[in-house]
Amino acid sequence: MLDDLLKGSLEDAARRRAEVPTAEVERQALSQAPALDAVAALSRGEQIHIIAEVKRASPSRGRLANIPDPAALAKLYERGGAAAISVLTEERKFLGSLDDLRAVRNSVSIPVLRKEFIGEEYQILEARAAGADMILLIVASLEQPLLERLKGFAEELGMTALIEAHTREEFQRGLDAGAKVLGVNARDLKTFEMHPELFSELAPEYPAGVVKVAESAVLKPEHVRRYRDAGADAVLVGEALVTGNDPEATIKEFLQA
Ligand SMILES: O=P(O)(O)OC[C@@H](O)[C@@H](O)c1c[nH]c2ccccc12
Repeated sequence: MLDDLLKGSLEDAARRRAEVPTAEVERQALSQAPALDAVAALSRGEQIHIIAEVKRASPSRGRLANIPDPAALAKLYERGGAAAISVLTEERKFLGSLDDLRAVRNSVSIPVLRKEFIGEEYQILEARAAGADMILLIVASLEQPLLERLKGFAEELGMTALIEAHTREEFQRGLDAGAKVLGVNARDLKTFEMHPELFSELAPEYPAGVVKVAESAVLKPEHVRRYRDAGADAVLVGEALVTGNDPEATIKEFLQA
């Protein structure tokens, strides 16, 4: 599954590259306002931070929400107190797009993450050209040298990589790659199995200064509380926000959990 998602994302990127060559996207990327500091946004103060996700659908959950106006949704997230916004740009299974990312970028002033299956530099240039401050790098789908190269490339553009692990071994590889923001996804993207306890198991192994992110399956305040008590700096929340009827209130509630 994860291999197919990456393959699909790379095919879609190749299609776009045939229309907008690398040099042009690079020019656009370099003409953006500097990327916002995601590490600071996700670790300021003592409280938990929320990365609120714009997500229409997923391979494991199917259709979640229509989201005709991603910019309006992102504004509600920001008003609720989200520290950053994640935008699914994967087109095939998550029904997202770079247009969604651009719309969100232009509507909020907090850091924005491009959530995509990334395997090459072109996709990172596209992210920056669309105004993203962060990109996702999934350890399970990248060999170590590629993971390190892509992280370095994002940093050269002033962006931060959210490096995502689903196992202890992937977590270690993320640290070896020098992750500044390291996420533990409770959902294994290879099997879709849920491991809600994985974050608390790995939390003590984060070195000081690395931002601790718990991802997926945060549906209620008690789930936020559990991750916060285990030491999370931030939680990434999708489904609960796009399927609820008051995302702004839900974020406020989660922040007070
Ligand atoms: O909708 P949820 O269960 O709140 O999950 C959000 C987020 O963690 C999930 O969308 C996610 C985590 N890692 C990913 C990688 C690709 C696509 C999606 C994801």
